Order: sequence, then C-alpha cells, then structure tokens
Amino acid sequence: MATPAGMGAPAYGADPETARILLRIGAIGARLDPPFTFTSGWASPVYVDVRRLISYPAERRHVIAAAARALGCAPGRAPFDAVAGGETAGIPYAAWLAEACALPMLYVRKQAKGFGRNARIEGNLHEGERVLLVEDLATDGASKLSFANALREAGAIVDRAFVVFFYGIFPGALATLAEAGLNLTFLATWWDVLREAEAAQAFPAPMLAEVRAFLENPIAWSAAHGGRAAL
Ligand SMILES: O=P(O)(O)OC[C@H]1O[C@H](OP(=O)(O)OP(=O)(O)O)[C@H](O)[C@@H]1O
Ligand SMILES: O=C(O)c1cc(=O)[nH]c(=O)[nH]1
Repeated sequence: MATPAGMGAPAYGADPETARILLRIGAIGARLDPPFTFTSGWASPVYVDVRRLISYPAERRHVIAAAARALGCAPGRAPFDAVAGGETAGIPYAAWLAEACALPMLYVRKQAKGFGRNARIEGNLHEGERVLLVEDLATDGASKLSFANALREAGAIVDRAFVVFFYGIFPGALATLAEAGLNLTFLATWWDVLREAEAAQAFPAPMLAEVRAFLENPIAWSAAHGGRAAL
C-alpha cells in the first residue's frame, strides 16, 4: 500500500484473522441488481457490514485486541488522551477501544443536534486533548474528515483515525486524509478479504469477476452502474 508523500505512513495493522472474521460472520455482501449505493454516492457490487461484528463477542474481542496492538495503546500507556466514535457505527468500537486503553470516550454526531446544546461532540472534551477518531470502516474517507473537523473545532488535536476495515481501492484516499493531517490505522482491506474469499470460494465465478472489476476501477464501475462518476 502506498505511503502518502511527506506524511507518516498509514499504520496497516494487517490482521488476516479480521478479514476471515468478516467473511465468517456474513459481513461481506455482494449484489448486482441493484448494486449497493454508498454514503458518498458510489455504486458498488459489494458492501461490508462491519456493524454485524457487535453481535459476536469472541470476534469483536479479537478485533479490539488487534486494534489496541496496532495503535500501541494499553491501560496507562496510550499515544492519545481520549477515543471518539463517529455516529453511528463507530460508537461501539470507540467504547470498546476506550475500555481496552482505559481512556475517556466521546462520540461525534454527523450533524449538530439542532436544539439543546446544539453540539456535535458528546462527552467531556478538554481543550488540547489528543483524540483518536474511531469508525467501523472507510471507503474514500470523506466521513472521517467531517468527524475530525468537528472534533478540531471543539478544541481537540486529531491526527490519527482507526477503522476496522479500509476499502483500499479509491485513488488518493489515504493521501487526502494525510493532507488533512489524519493518518489512518486499519486492520484489513478489500485485498485481504478478496484473498480469503477466493480461498474459501465465497463468490461464484461471475460475481468474483464483477467484484474484481469494481475493486480494480471503482470509479469506472460506479459510473457504469448509475453511481457517482468522479472523485
Ligand atoms: O465516508 P467514509 O469515511 O469513507 O466512510 C463511510 C461511512 O459510511 C458508513 O456510515 P453511514 O453513513 O452508513 O452511517 P452509520 O454509521 O450511521 O450507519 C460508515 O460507518 C462510515 O462512516
Ligand atoms: O460507504 C458506505 O456507505 C458503506 C460502505 C460499506 O461497504 N459499508 C458500509 O457500512 N457503508
């Protein structure tokens, strides 16, 4: 995986078991008619439902332990002061990681609530705290920028985000995050899942060909299937 020029390397926690877990718990979906549509507007023949992991205690423990290792955090020794989950899918992972690292937890709303405190950040954030942003997954990373900016506007220092799964196929995704001062740590990408899916013969041959076509050129695939057509 390419390292964005001029920034720290993305920390690829490379945990092959995470890819196997996602396949085993049915988190990897493939469908052509109709294709999936992502939050960012891309059309895709695949969807990764990392949310399912919350229902599997042994598997989620494995993933959180791998995340804590990749991030270098343990009780009394962490390179950040608090852990913030992105609404909604990031919140349980942030809670478990905060617990594993014995750190305070926060969460970030997609939008200000519109009434009450009208805040995007929940929990007690102290000015100047180093906050790790946690989410379930990243495709092109746009949601990470929004969550990180909300934390920064509230006074946090945010220079690292963690996701269980990073697509690893959208050109420039890591570089764009790095240019915005955000380095991404992740445990598995689509290339890990594809390797495991091929070994387990998880997709019939025609679907595998379609999945490969998307992974190798997601923008062209999306444009040809009614989705977003440009970065
Ligand atoms: O934009 P990216 O950084 O690449 O990440 C993709 C986002 O899409 C999903 O959230 P979704 O918008 O479906 O909301 P949810 O968490 O409330 O389900 C996922 O949880 C990420 O936040
Ligand atoms: O970008 C998204 O909306 C998205 C893609 C995906 O594979 N999984 C998911 O939960 N969200």
